[in-house]
Amino acid sequence: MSSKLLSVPIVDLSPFTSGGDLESRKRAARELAEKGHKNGSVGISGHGVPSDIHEKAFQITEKLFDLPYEDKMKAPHPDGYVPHRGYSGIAKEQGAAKTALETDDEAQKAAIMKASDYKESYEIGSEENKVQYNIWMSEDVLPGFRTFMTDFYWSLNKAANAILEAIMMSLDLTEEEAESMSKIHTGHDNQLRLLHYPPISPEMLKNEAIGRLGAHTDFSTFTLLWQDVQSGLEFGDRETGDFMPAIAKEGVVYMNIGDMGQRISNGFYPSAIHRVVIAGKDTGEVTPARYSIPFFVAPFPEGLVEPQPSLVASHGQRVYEPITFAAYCEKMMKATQLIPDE
Ligand SMILES: O=C(O)CCC(=O)C(=O)O
Ligand SMILES: [Fe+2]
Repeated sequence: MSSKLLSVPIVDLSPFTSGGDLESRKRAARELAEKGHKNGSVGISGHGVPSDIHEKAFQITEKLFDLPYEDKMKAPHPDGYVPHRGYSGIAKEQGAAKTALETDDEAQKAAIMKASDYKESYEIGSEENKVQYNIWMSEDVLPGFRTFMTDFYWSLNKAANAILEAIMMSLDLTEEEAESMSKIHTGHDNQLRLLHYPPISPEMLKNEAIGRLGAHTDFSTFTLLWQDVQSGLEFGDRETGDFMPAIAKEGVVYMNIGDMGQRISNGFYPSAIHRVVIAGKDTGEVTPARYSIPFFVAPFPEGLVEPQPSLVASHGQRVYEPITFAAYCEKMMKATQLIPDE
């Protein structure tokens, strides 16, 4: 299959994380533009997050999901979308529901909506976000969890700021535009998500309704995707429609542009289509458990997300209308029926 020939390109962004001079930052930004422009997905080396920190994050994540269900339900994700925090049990979500909206093929739509995600998740945000407030596991159930994850959130945000700077330079934004972009990305509206995909046996696969995570794009400006050794993550190639495996690599975090990044860049960076597949469907063997940690980098809810004027000028047209992140999320939530449309 041709997808075997494709791979997700890797970009070294160390000039942005370890004080590189202007020339080296410009070089890295150019490379990011060249490699990220096609599909909105790249692997990033030189991201600046020390390996012992994300290794520890995976250890704690495993510990969390190993807890008895009753304990995990001591920090439950409330019904509805606000706050989007705390623990959600297996098959609570359908990551591809938004994708189903985008197809006219009724059979495909039905197939997407039939499969629930066989995963459990735990959402964390900034401690200072009073709307999307955190829902913590208590200290006696999982000692140290809150402190570690709070620090981890801000380590990831530091890397995210460096990557945002690289994206802005790669788009050749004016100083004023770059400043307004930094301003709406305060760091307090990001989302740290811990994910566990339990093992899947061939017997379970006979039940057609099991999926890991169907093809979708993220709402974010961009997302950093950490995964353990169990791959399964794939990014779509827009030209061929094939999917490319994002193989777990030492020192590399995958980055995908989200819907806000696509809008800000006036479509220069497409919102990356991605999914998580079940290896056992091809091999007939048990698909092992998988853990992943996406970090969604998002703007302030009321911040206006619009194609940057200098890009509109150089592209000769404005592809997207301005919208706030809050309005965009609400529209999507209603469309996918996660919140009722009165
Ligand atoms: O588990 C993964 O690697 C992907 C997760 C993802 O795409 C999401 O949560 O939006
Ligand atoms: Fe995603």
